[in-house]
Amino acid sequence: MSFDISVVKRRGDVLVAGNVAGGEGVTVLFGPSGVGKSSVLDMVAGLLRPDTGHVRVGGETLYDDSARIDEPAHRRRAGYVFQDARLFPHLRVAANLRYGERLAAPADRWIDFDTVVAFLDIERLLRRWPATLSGGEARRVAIGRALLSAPRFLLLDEPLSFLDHARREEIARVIEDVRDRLKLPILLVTHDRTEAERLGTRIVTM
Ligand SMILES: Nc1ncnc2c1ncn2[C@@H]1O[C@H](COP(=O)(O)OP(=O)(O)OP(=O)(O)O)[C@@H](O)[C@H]1O
Repeated sequence: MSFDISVVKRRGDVLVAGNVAGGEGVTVLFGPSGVGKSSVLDMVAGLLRPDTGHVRVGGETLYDDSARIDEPAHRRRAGYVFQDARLFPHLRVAANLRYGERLAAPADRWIDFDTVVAFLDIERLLRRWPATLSGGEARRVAIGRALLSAPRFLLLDEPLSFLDHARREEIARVIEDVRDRLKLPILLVTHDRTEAERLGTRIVTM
């Protein structure tokens, strides 16, 4: 499964240009704040329409302005983990996870609830409210919700930001596990070079 992305989008005064060619593992989009990394993830997810370009994942065209293809977000099968987790505050952890599961067509599901809970070691969090979670716990739950939506690939926006050293290490290991055990292709955004070098199978600089 590979990423073949070439998108251009004007955002205010900034011209965002993202070009990514990458296969298995973790493809890191690396660059300074404001260059447009999150905008590229949004364009891959189908949350932001490029001015021009194409987005192909695993040979499937999700967006191509010249061919007039623009798959809606819910059909792209991207598991998007936002920088701020964006858990639903009015749902307990278990219900947040079930929400992800309900997004997936039953035939597409490749991992079940109990496996995700064990994989991420979040059993003890299931009855908690999002507001009571630490940053690292919330990020685990957000990754779990994304995995349960039966994604073909993951989009991770600054997954280690705002965490202390020990929590960064834990989430880095979770990402390595998703890469190595679940073999899910990942497009990961970061402005941190150490993080890029640790997690990236390849690094694309913006
Ligand atoms: N709705 C908007 N209207 C105008 N400009 C915007 C809008 N959203 C983002 N921008 C601008 O587009 C540029 C790219 O933003 P984006 O968040 O994609 O960058 P980034 O590289 O992910 O930065 P960061 O690491 O700080 O999140 C920034 O200069 C930002 O100010």
